[in-house]
Amino acid sequence: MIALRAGCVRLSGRAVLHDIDFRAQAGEVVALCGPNGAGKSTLLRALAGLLPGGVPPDPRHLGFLPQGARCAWGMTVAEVVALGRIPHGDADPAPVARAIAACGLDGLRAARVDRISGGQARRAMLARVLATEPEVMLLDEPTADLDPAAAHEIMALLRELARQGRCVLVVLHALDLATRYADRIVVMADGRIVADAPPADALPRAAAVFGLPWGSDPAPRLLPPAP
Ligand SMILES: Nc1ncnc2c1ncn2[C@@H]1O[C@H](COP(=O)(O)OP(=O)(O)OP(=O)(O)O)[C@@H](O)[C@H]1O
Repeated sequence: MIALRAGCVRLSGRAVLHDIDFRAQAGEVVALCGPNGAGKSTLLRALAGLLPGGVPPDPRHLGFLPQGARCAWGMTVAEVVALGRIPHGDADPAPVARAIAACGLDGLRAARVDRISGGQARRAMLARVLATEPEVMLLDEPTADLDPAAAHEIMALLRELARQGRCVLVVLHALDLATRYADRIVVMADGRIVADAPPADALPRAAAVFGLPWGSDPAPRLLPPAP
């Protein structure tokens, strides 16, 4: 559904992505993990056609949640989520209501987005993307700011959207969430993909990239039970 072949990116004269081969299919949740500065957001922006020289795909088909997306205007949650219908040129209330409900925002429809909590605001920005109902979703840290229960709810929602046939690419720092909900973990380091495999195979590589111990380390026991 979305692919990049031999992708190289230079920003401000500096090579940021090297020789990236990536593809994702309908029905998949793919987690993009790696250290700060590894190139995850740049890869998402490249796929979204947002880098210089890029061609953004039709926004009805591709939804993009930028890292740290916020809305500082005094709009209500419902109004912000309804912005997700702009690519379709309609104000269809049904997908907006579905997105609000799916993100657990029913009780906050009339609240101003600049007067809700950071986690609630993050869910509102995600709901805006969901309201478009795009086939492909590129989500940069949608669970940042969320408490653990909310993060699991959002990941379960993304899993369900993939089951319905969407393609979800999600940048995550939480390896436990990636392990539990992703079909594949793509591990990036220094602008390259260093692993692209199911979680069980990708995790040792991710641990190595982060310089974390693996095997005897207790971290795997902290993972939630498999679904
Ligand atoms: N506009 C830019 N000009 C020059 N270098 C940039 C630019 N944007 C990002 N970079 C560099 O590209 C590299 C990758 O950045 P990117 O934001 O993609 O990393 P990331 O993996 O998403 O990191 P994080 O986990 O901190 O969000 C970093 O070294 C960053 O400094």
